[in-house]
Amino acid sequence: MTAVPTIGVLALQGDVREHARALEEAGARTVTVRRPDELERVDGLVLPGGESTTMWRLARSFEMLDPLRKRIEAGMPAYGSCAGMIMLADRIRGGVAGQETVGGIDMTVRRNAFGRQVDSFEAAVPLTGMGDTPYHAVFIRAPWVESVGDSVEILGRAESGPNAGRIVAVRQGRLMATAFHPELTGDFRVHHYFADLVRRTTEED
Ligand SMILES: NC(=O)CC[C@H](N)C(=O)O
Repeated sequence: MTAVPTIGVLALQGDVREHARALEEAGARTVTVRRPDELERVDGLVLPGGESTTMWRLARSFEMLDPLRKRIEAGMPAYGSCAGMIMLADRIRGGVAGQETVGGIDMTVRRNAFGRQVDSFEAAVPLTGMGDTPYHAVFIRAPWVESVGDSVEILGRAESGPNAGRIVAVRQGRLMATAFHPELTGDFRVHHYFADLVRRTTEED
């Protein structure tokens, strides 16, 4: 019998409940994470969409930035969606003064990249390792990935829409990120992929 992994959802700000539901659909047990002791107990972590400046400020005042960095350095799987993608980026552009990230993925991410005139839009995104049909992706004031280091695998680029060709899904080892919101569409392939990654990790470690 395969063990059921416990996946935390960082619950400082953002669409926590939607991710928890999607992870449960993908066969994971979920808990919310706000404090370092709660972080210690999870096998993997989702950083949800929301507002990265608020998430960063709250992470700082809850003294979560260093614990998050340490667990990620120690190999905890993590998946960031939209604002969560910004949080996992080693470098950001368009942040507010002093804005820090947790980091972990060797990439440069531009906040609010798609511009005012296309605040929200949908696009088809074929995703490596997640089935043959392109993912119907919802973008909300989304970032995009401007550049990645050699160890980052590009999982998806927007295939249609106003910014076709942009990198919108990546993976580096046990870390992954999407610029879009797979928790909102009822197609939980991304959450299944992440839950499988966490499950395999718990078997390896
Ligand atoms: N939907 C989202 O998560 C938007 C991200 C937001 N624009 C930010 O910079 O944090």
